[in-house]
Amino acid sequence: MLSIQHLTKRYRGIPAIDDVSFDVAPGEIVGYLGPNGSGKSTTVKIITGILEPSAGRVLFDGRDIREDMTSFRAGLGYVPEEAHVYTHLSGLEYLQLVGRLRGMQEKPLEAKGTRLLELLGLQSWRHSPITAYSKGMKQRVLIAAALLHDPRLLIFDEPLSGLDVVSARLFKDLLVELSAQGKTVLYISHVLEVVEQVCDRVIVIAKGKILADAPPGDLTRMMHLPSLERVFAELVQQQDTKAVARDLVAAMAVGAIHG
Ligand SMILES: Nc1ncnc2c1ncn2[C@@H]1O[C@H](COP(=O)(O)OP(=O)(O)OP(=O)(O)O)[C@@H](O)[C@H]1O
Repeated sequence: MLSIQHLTKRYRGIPAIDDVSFDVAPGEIVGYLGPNGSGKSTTVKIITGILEPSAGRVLFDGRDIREDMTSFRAGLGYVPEEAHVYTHLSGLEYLQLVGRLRGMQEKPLEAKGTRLLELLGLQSWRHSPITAYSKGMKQRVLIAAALLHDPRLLIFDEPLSGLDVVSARLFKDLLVELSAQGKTVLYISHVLEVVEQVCDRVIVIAKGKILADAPPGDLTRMMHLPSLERVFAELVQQQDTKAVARDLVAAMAVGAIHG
Protein backbone atom coordinates (compact mmCIF):
# COMPACT_ATOMS: atom_id res chain seq x y z
CA MET A 1 0.00 0.00 0.00
CA LEU A 2 1.27 3.44 -0.98
CA SER A 3 0.14 6.07 1.47
CA ILE A 4 0.63 9.78 0.83
CA GLN A 5 0.08 11.71 4.03
CA HIS A 6 -0.41 15.47 4.25
CA LEU A 7 2.27 16.35 1.71
CA THR A 8 3.08 20.01 1.30
CA LYS A 9 5.87 21.44 -0.84
CA ARG A 10 6.63 25.14 -0.89
CA TYR A 11 8.86 26.95 -3.34
CA ARG A 12 10.02 30.25 -1.82
CA GLY A 13 7.03 30.16 0.51
CA ILE A 14 4.48 29.44 -2.23
CA PRO A 15 2.85 26.00 -1.99
CA ALA A 16 3.10 23.86 -5.15
CA ILE A 17 1.12 21.18 -3.30
CA ASP A 18 -0.80 21.77 -0.12
CA ASP A 19 -1.79 19.00 2.33
CA VAL A 20 -2.11 16.26 -0.29
CA SER A 21 -3.20 12.84 1.05
CA PHE A 22 -4.29 9.65 -0.74
CA ASP A 23 -3.67 5.88 -0.75
CA VAL A 24 -3.06 3.43 -3.58
CA ALA A 25 -3.67 -0.23 -2.71
CA PRO A 26 -1.98 -3.24 -4.34
CA GLY A 27 -3.83 -4.18 -7.55
CA GLU A 28 -5.23 -0.69 -7.89
CA ILE A 29 -4.64 1.71 -10.81
CA VAL A 30 -5.09 5.28 -9.64
CA GLY A 31 -5.15 8.16 -12.13
CA TYR A 32 -3.64 11.45 -10.96
CA LEU A 33 -5.04 14.31 -13.00
CA GLY A 34 -4.70 18.05 -13.00
CA PRO A 35 -4.13 21.01 -15.31
CA ASN A 36 -0.59 22.23 -16.11
CA GLY A 37 1.15 23.50 -12.99
CA SER A 38 -1.33 21.87 -10.58
CA GLY A 39 1.32 19.91 -8.66
CA LYS A 40 1.35 16.44 -10.23
CA SER A 41 5.09 16.28 -10.98
CA THR A 42 5.90 17.80 -7.59
CA THR A 43 3.92 14.99 -5.90
CA VAL A 44 5.62 12.33 -8.03
CA LYS A 45 9.10 13.77 -7.41
CA ILE A 46 8.48 13.51 -3.67
CA ILE A 47 7.21 9.92 -3.96
CA THR A 48 10.28 8.91 -5.99
CA GLY A 49 12.60 10.62 -3.52
CA ILE A 50 13.87 13.27 -5.97
CA LEU A 51 12.40 16.09 -3.85
CA GLU A 52 12.01 16.50 -0.11
CA PRO A 53 8.59 17.61 1.10
CA SER A 54 8.23 20.75 3.24
CA ALA A 55 5.77 18.76 5.36
CA GLY A 56 4.09 15.35 5.36
CA ARG A 57 5.38 11.91 4.48
CA VAL A 58 5.11 8.98 2.09
CA LEU A 59 4.63 5.46 3.45
CA PHE A 60 5.01 2.21 1.52
CA ASP A 61 3.70 -0.83 3.36
CA GLY A 62 3.53 1.25 6.51
CA ARG A 63 7.18 2.43 6.43
CA ASP A 64 8.32 5.97 5.77
CA ILE A 65 10.19 5.71 2.43
CA ARG A 66 12.90 8.08 3.75
CA GLU A 67 13.93 5.52 6.40
CA ASP A 68 15.43 3.29 3.70
CA MET A 69 15.34 4.92 0.29
CA THR A 70 17.52 2.22 -1.30
CA SER A 71 15.16 -0.62 -0.51
CA PHE A 72 12.12 1.51 -1.44
CA ARG A 73 13.69 2.30 -4.83
CA ALA A 74 14.39 -1.41 -5.39
CA GLY A 75 10.63 -1.96 -5.45
CA LEU A 76 9.80 1.09 -7.55
CA GLY A 77 9.47 1.35 -11.33
CA TYR A 78 9.20 4.89 -12.65
CA VAL A 79 8.66 6.26 -16.14
CA PRO A 80 9.40 10.00 -15.87
CA GLU A 81 7.72 12.73 -17.86
CA GLU A 82 11.04 13.94 -19.20
CA ALA A 83 13.86 11.48 -19.38
CA HIS A 84 17.51 12.08 -19.90
CA VAL A 85 18.63 8.75 -21.25
CA TYR A 86 22.21 8.06 -22.25
CA THR A 87 21.67 8.41 -25.97
CA HIS A 88 25.09 7.04 -26.97
CA LEU A 89 24.10 3.66 -25.50
CA SER A 90 21.96 1.12 -27.35
CA GLY A 91 18.54 0.19 -25.94
CA LEU A 92 19.94 -3.08 -24.59
CA GLU A 93 23.04 -1.41 -23.10
CA TYR A 94 20.79 1.14 -21.37
CA LEU A 95 18.70 -1.64 -19.80
CA GLN A 96 21.90 -3.43 -18.75
CA LEU A 97 23.18 -0.26 -17.10
CA VAL A 98 19.89 0.27 -15.25
CA GLY A 99 19.79 -3.41 -14.21
CA ARG A 100 23.40 -3.33 -12.94
CA LEU A 101 22.63 -0.25 -10.86
CA ARG A 102 19.76 -2.23 -9.34
CA GLY A 103 22.11 -5.10 -8.52
CA MET A 104 20.79 -7.58 -11.10
CA GLN A 105 22.98 -10.48 -12.31
CA GLU A 106 24.64 -9.96 -15.70
CA LYS A 107 23.39 -13.06 -17.57
CA PRO A 108 19.71 -13.04 -16.62
CA LEU A 109 19.80 -9.27 -17.11
CA GLU A 110 20.83 -9.53 -20.76
CA ALA A 111 18.18 -12.20 -21.42
CA LYS A 112 15.47 -10.20 -19.66
CA GLY A 113 16.42 -6.93 -21.36
CA THR A 114 16.40 -8.64 -24.77
CA ARG A 115 13.00 -10.23 -24.05
CA LEU A 116 11.41 -6.95 -22.87
CA LEU A 117 12.73 -5.06 -25.92
CA GLU A 118 11.40 -7.82 -28.16
CA LEU A 119 7.94 -7.66 -26.54
CA LEU A 120 7.95 -3.89 -26.98
CA GLY A 121 8.77 -4.23 -30.69
CA LEU A 122 12.38 -3.06 -30.45
CA GLN A 123 14.28 -6.31 -31.08
CA SER A 124 15.83 -5.18 -34.37
CA TRP A 125 16.85 -1.89 -32.75
CA ARG A 126 18.32 -3.29 -29.57
CA HIS A 127 21.94 -2.75 -30.64
CA SER A 128 21.37 0.67 -32.24
CA PRO A 129 22.22 3.84 -30.27
CA ILE A 130 19.21 5.44 -28.59
CA THR A 131 20.04 8.66 -30.41
CA ALA A 132 18.67 6.97 -33.56
CA TYR A 133 15.35 6.12 -31.84
CA SER A 134 12.12 8.03 -32.38
CA LYS A 135 10.36 9.62 -29.37
CA GLY A 136 7.94 6.68 -29.04
CA MET A 137 10.81 4.17 -29.24
CA LYS A 138 12.67 5.98 -26.44
CA GLN A 139 9.48 5.91 -24.41
CA ARG A 140 9.24 2.13 -24.89
CA VAL A 141 12.84 1.71 -23.65
CA LEU A 142 11.88 3.68 -20.53
CA ILE A 143 8.85 1.44 -19.99
CA ALA A 144 11.11 -1.63 -20.33
CA ALA A 145 13.53 -0.09 -17.79
CA ALA A 146 10.67 0.46 -15.32
CA LEU A 147 9.57 -3.20 -15.58
CA LEU A 148 13.06 -4.74 -15.56
CA HIS A 149 13.40 -5.45 -11.82
CA ASP A 150 9.78 -6.58 -11.35
CA PRO A 151 8.86 -3.69 -9.01
CA ARG A 152 5.74 -3.74 -6.79
CA LEU A 153 5.01 -0.06 -7.26
CA LEU A 154 4.85 1.55 -10.71
CA ILE A 155 4.56 5.25 -11.43
CA PHE A 156 3.94 6.35 -14.98
CA ASP A 157 4.16 10.10 -15.64
CA GLU A 158 2.51 10.90 -18.99
CA PRO A 159 3.63 7.58 -20.52
CA LEU A 160 1.59 7.89 -23.72
CA SER A 161 3.50 10.89 -25.06
CA GLY A 162 4.95 9.88 -28.39
CA LEU A 163 3.41 6.40 -28.45
CA ASP A 164 1.60 5.34 -31.64
CA VAL A 165 -1.88 3.80 -31.56
CA VAL A 166 -0.70 0.19 -31.26
CA SER A 167 1.90 0.97 -28.56
CA ALA A 168 -0.65 3.04 -26.63
CA ARG A 169 -3.12 0.13 -26.72
CA LEU A 170 -0.39 -2.24 -25.58
CA PHE A 171 0.41 0.14 -22.72
CA LYS A 172 -3.25 0.24 -21.67
CA ASP A 173 -3.42 -3.57 -21.66
CA LEU A 174 -0.14 -3.64 -19.73
CA LEU A 175 -1.64 -1.44 -16.98
CA VAL A 176 -4.58 -3.82 -16.60
CA GLU A 177 -2.24 -6.83 -16.50
CA LEU A 178 0.02 -5.18 -13.91
CA SER A 179 -2.95 -4.52 -11.66
CA ALA A 180 -4.15 -8.13 -12.10
CA GLN A 181 -0.70 -9.18 -10.81
CA GLY A 182 -1.28 -7.11 -7.67
CA LYS A 183 1.05 -4.23 -8.58
CA THR A 184 0.33 -0.78 -7.17
CA VAL A 185 0.00 1.67 -10.08
CA LEU A 186 -0.08 5.47 -10.08
CA TYR A 187 -0.82 6.84 -13.52
CA ILE A 188 -0.40 10.54 -14.34
CA SER A 189 -1.93 11.53 -17.65
CA HIS A 190 -3.76 14.19 -19.58
CA VAL A 191 -5.36 11.52 -21.81
CA LEU A 192 -8.65 11.34 -19.95
CA GLU A 193 -10.31 8.72 -22.20
CA VAL A 194 -7.61 6.22 -21.28
CA VAL A 195 -7.74 7.20 -17.60
CA GLU A 196 -11.52 6.68 -17.63
CA GLN A 197 -11.11 3.23 -19.18
CA VAL A 198 -8.34 1.80 -17.02
CA CYS A 199 -8.33 3.54 -13.64
CA ASP A 200 -10.12 2.19 -10.59
CA ARG A 201 -9.98 5.65 -9.03
CA VAL A 202 -9.06 9.12 -10.15
CA ILE A 203 -7.65 11.93 -8.08
CA VAL A 204 -8.10 15.44 -9.42
CA ILE A 205 -5.66 18.10 -8.22
CA ALA A 206 -5.74 21.81 -9.02
CA LYS A 207 -3.58 24.60 -7.58
CA GLY A 208 -1.92 22.06 -5.31
CA LYS A 209 -5.10 20.84 -3.61
CA ILE A 210 -7.06 17.64 -4.14
CA LEU A 211 -10.55 18.36 -5.47
CA ALA A 212 -11.84 14.81 -5.95
CA ASP A 213 -10.86 11.22 -5.21
CA ALA A 214 -13.35 8.64 -6.51
CA PRO A 215 -13.92 5.96 -9.19
CA PRO A 216 -14.46 7.68 -12.58
CA GLY A 217 -17.99 6.21 -12.88
CA ASP A 218 -18.96 7.67 -9.49
CA LEU A 219 -17.71 11.12 -10.51
CA THR A 220 -19.69 11.20 -13.77
CA ARG A 221 -22.80 9.87 -11.99
CA MET A 222 -22.57 12.24 -9.01
CA MET A 223 -21.98 15.26 -11.20
CA HIS A 224 -24.54 14.18 -13.87
CA LEU A 225 -21.97 14.56 -16.62
CA PRO A 226 -21.38 12.25 -19.60
CA SER A 227 -17.59 11.86 -19.42
CA LEU A 228 -14.54 12.25 -17.21
CA GLU A 229 -13.39 15.03 -19.52
CA ARG A 230 -16.50 17.06 -18.65
CA VAL A 231 -16.09 16.28 -14.95
CA PHE A 232 -12.48 17.46 -15.14
CA ALA A 233 -13.40 20.67 -16.98
CA GLU A 234 -16.12 21.37 -14.42
CA LEU A 235 -13.90 20.69 -11.40
CA VAL A 236 -10.96 22.77 -12.54
CA GLN A 237 -13.20 25.36 -14.20
CA GLN A 238 -11.41 25.37 -17.48
CA GLN A 239 -11.79 28.36 -19.69
CA ASP A 240 -13.99 28.44 -22.77
CA THR A 241 -11.35 27.08 -25.16
CA LYS A 242 -13.38 27.89 -28.30
CA ALA A 243 -13.60 31.58 -27.35
CA VAL A 244 -9.88 31.73 -26.50
CA ALA A 245 -9.01 30.04 -29.83
CA ARG A 246 -11.05 32.68 -31.70
CA ASP A 247 -9.29 35.46 -29.76
CA LEU A 248 -5.89 33.92 -30.53
CA VAL A 249 -6.58 33.86 -34.26
CA ALA A 250 -7.90 37.44 -34.05
CA ALA A 251 -4.73 38.48 -32.15
CA MET A 252 -2.56 36.86 -34.87
CA ALA A 253 -3.98 39.21 -37.48
CA VAL A 254 -3.27 42.42 -35.50
CA GLY A 255 -0.31 44.32 -36.94
CA ALA A 256 0.60 41.52 -39.37
CA ILE A 257 2.04 42.57 -42.69
CA HIS A 258 0.80 40.35 -45.49
CA GLY A 259 2.86 40.60 -48.66
N1 LIG B 1 11.73 24.32 -8.95
C1 LIG B 1 10.64 25.10 -8.82
N2 LIG B 1 10.74 26.35 -8.34
C2 LIG B 1 9.65 27.12 -8.18
N3 LIG B 1 8.39 26.75 -8.48
C3 LIG B 1 8.22 25.51 -8.97
C4 LIG B 1 9.34 24.61 -9.18
N4 LIG B 1 8.85 23.43 -9.67
C5 LIG B 1 7.51 23.59 -9.78
N5 LIG B 1 7.13 24.82 -9.36
C6 LIG B 1 5.74 25.34 -9.32
O1 LIG B 1 4.93 24.40 -8.64
C7 LIG B 1 3.65 24.30 -9.25
C8 LIG B 1 3.36 22.87 -9.59
O2 LIG B 1 4.24 22.43 -10.61
P1 LIG B 1 4.26 20.92 -11.16
O3 LIG B 1 5.43 20.80 -12.09
O4 LIG B 1 4.20 19.99 -10.01
O5 LIG B 1 2.89 20.86 -11.98
P2 LIG B 1 2.31 19.71 -12.92
O6 LIG B 1 0.92 19.46 -12.47
O7 LIG B 1 3.22 18.55 -12.97
O8 LIG B 1 2.28 20.44 -14.35
P3 LIG B 1 2.39 19.86 -15.85
O9 LIG B 1 1.07 19.23 -16.18
O10 LIG B 1 2.61 21.12 -16.66
O11 LIG B 1 3.57 18.93 -15.92
C9 LIG B 1 3.66 25.25 -10.43
O12 LIG B 1 3.05 26.46 -10.04
C10 LIG B 1 5.14 25.46 -10.72
O13 LIG B 1 5.37 26.75 -11.24
